[in-house]
Amino acid sequence: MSTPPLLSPTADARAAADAVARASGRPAHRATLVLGSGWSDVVVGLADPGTAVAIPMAGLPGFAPPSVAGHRGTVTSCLVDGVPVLAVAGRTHLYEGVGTEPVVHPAHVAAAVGSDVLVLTNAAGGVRDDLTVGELVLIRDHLNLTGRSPLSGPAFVDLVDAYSPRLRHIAAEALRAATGARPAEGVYAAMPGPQYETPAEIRMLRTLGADLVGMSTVPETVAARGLGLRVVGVSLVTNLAAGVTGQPLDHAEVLAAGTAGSGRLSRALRALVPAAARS
Ligand SMILES: O=P(O)(O)O[C@@H]1C[C@H](O)[C@@H](CO)O1
Ligand SMILES: Nc1nc2[nH]cnc2c(=O)[nH]1
Repeated sequence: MSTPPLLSPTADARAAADAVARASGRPAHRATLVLGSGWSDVVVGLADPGTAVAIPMAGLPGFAPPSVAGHRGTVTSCLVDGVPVLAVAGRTHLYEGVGTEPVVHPAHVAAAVGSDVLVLTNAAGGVRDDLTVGELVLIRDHLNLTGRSPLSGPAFVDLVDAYSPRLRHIAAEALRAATGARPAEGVYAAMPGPQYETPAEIRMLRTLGADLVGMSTVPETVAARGLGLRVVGVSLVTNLAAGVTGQPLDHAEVLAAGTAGSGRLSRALRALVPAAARS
């Protein structure tokens, strides 16, 4: 028998879920999708025609309007191949300095709307030598180098297989069918940010076993596992990590990589999300 979740959705998450149900007419959403920097455009191609209901975050309890470029600030209820999905385009990051609750609010809302699958996407730097810009990588495990946890008190959440092996298999098959390429898997290292890494820090991360580096995702995963959600994470390699090319890094480059691949990202998620929800 599976143990009950250690966490319950916050009151704000339950209120946001009620607002989503009223606005969309959908009492539940089987999967919730969080879109990272540069992923926002995929919502257009993700939904079954005529099924998308976009709700501004400003009207939903617990959501802070995003302050980072490339995050749209809408929560969209839609059907994806007939499966009710909630797509959150606009994440809050630890580096925005508003605490952990807004950062993990989408995970709590996911639980409150009845999702048992949380799909997390992000823009990441490629640390492992064989990764290329534009590549989609399934997150196998993570290194939490933020120094923070969204949990407090004796919430001893287990993180073995935090990124569901079964969902990773399903996602790999879906991405291979949708894009023609079987995705790599990798370890995602979450740094506090907002600064990018130094070349020496990237060498350190490589030594620690990181394949990808970013500034998000990990807090959401920790909260999601505490809430009893199954998690699958997908990184878009938007740049090679600091020091690999010697070129400076900037957020515009990160967003451009997302925009350039938005058609492929939509196709990938249209295959991945319903398959994960049905598993
Ligand atoms: O929200 P994600 O993690 O996709 O955004 C990444 C991390 C920083 O917020 C930003 C840096 O360019 O991209
Ligand atoms: N920390 C970090 N986050 C990113 N998001 C996109 N690229 C990067 C990167 O190189 N480093």
